[in-house]
Amino acid sequence: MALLSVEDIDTFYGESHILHDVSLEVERGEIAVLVGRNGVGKTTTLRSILGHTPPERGTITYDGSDITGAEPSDVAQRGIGWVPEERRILPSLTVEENLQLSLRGGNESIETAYELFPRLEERSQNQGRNLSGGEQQMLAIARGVLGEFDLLLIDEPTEGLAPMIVEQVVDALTEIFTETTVLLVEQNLNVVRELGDRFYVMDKGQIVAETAELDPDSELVREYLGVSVSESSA
Ligand SMILES: Nc1ncnc2c1ncn2[C@@H]1O[C@H](COP(=O)(O)OP(=O)(O)OP(=O)(O)O)[C@@H](O)[C@H]1O
Repeated sequence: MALLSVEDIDTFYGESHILHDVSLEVERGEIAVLVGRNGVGKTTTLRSILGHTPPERGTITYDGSDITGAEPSDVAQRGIGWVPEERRILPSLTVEENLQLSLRGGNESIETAYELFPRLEERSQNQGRNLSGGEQQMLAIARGVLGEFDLLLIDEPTEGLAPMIVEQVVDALTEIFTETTVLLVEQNLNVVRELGDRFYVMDKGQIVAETAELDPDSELVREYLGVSVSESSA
């Protein structure tokens, strides 16, 4: 049985019908990747699973239990962690304090975070608000790891980062992915091609394809992930 199973969910923001019959599965130990252009519903899919925007129809099953509509705190308690796109680190606390808050009394220690991201150790006494975008992303990912979740939902970890920082983040993700089950949202195909075991392609609130390989020259990528007219003219 899959660790996470999303079946035919429909999710709304008020009157806006965003997700239509979305189904996906994440097997234990696998890296599943959700790809698609801006605004197609990738983050909404993660928010539906996490209980932040519960679906109005359909079922979400985690580790054999129905978690559809569960409170976000309950979802986290069950073992699903979140590294949100907007990072959500605590700006007035230091790096070390941010990390300490993420420990859930398991085997992990702050050293794990520093091994993954040596830069965080150098910045350990700096407040979250004084970190660069790349350092904030490292901290957000490290917080997810220290939570020792069985499933991590990671939203656009390389967005807006300089190429050198992307490389450091990808190196750390590669290491993290050997030990954790992940549902990853990521737009950078060069990054996810190597990392993902299974890819779900989204368009207009629907899953339009599921594939084990994401060939950048394929029709699938051109149609659903290529540069759109609005982006190319921007
Ligand atoms: N809080 C909200 N209230 C109303 N509509 C929203 C809200 N958040 C997102 N939407 C809309 O829902 C749709 C899907 O957004 P979502 O953030 O899930 O897309 P995405 O694929 O993750 O894109 P991005 O890469 O831009 O984050 C978009 O049309 C967006 O404008």
